[in-house]
Amino acid sequence: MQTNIGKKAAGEKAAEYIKPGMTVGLGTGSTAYYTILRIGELVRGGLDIRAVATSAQSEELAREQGIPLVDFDKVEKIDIDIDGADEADAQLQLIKGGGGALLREKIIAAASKEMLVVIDEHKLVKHLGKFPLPVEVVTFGWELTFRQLSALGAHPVLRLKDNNRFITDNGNYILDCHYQKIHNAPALHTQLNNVPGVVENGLFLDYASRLIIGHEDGSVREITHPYPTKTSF
Ligand SMILES: O=C(CO)[C@H](O)[C@H](O)COP(=O)(O)O
Repeated sequence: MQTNIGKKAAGEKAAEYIKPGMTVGLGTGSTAYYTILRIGELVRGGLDIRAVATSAQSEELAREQGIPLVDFDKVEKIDIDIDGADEADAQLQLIKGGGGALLREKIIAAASKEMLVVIDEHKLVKHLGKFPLPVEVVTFGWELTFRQLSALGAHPVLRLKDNNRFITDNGNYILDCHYQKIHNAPALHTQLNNVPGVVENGLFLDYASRLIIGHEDGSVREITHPYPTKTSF
């Protein structure tokens, strides 16, 4: 049986990289949840940081935890962004957006000096693509965007929540694209973002600098990427 031990171990470990005075990006999801709880403990213990949230959900949690929040538009750079992923490979390429927050997550990752990714061991894969790739699309003309993605072999499915269309924090829809195996992630990334109506897709290529993998026994393993190019060093 899968437990949350790996997620908790990875999420909490990541908080060790936060230093006083930092501006921190708070990720979204059930693994980043543990990072936010740990940061809350550290803040209540006197750690002086400020944070920017990648979703309304994480913002609410951070507020509950007493973590000082700052508006993204008031921030010049983020020192460290800590976020989860739906899949990661050993080169630290990611699929994100299972929680529907991929657009803000990517904007904040791109504004960060470092992106730490927290996952449990089940999300480390040889090839990206088994997890359906989330693609955020504008609601206007979304059926046409859907058809164009279908024609490109994406096998899109409109994401629903409680039988209604899932709406992102940005007022958009998500089309989950079923590839099974992604062969050329950079080419796919460009192809998807070139479709009119697509706002962003969940491939995070060369963003992550450190992958923190939590195991069922509570241990963690880390893999680093020496030169991620998409974060703003
Ligand atoms: O990209 C995300 C949200 O948009 C999450 O980071 C991703 O879905 C992983 O979530 P979890 O830790 O709950 O499995």
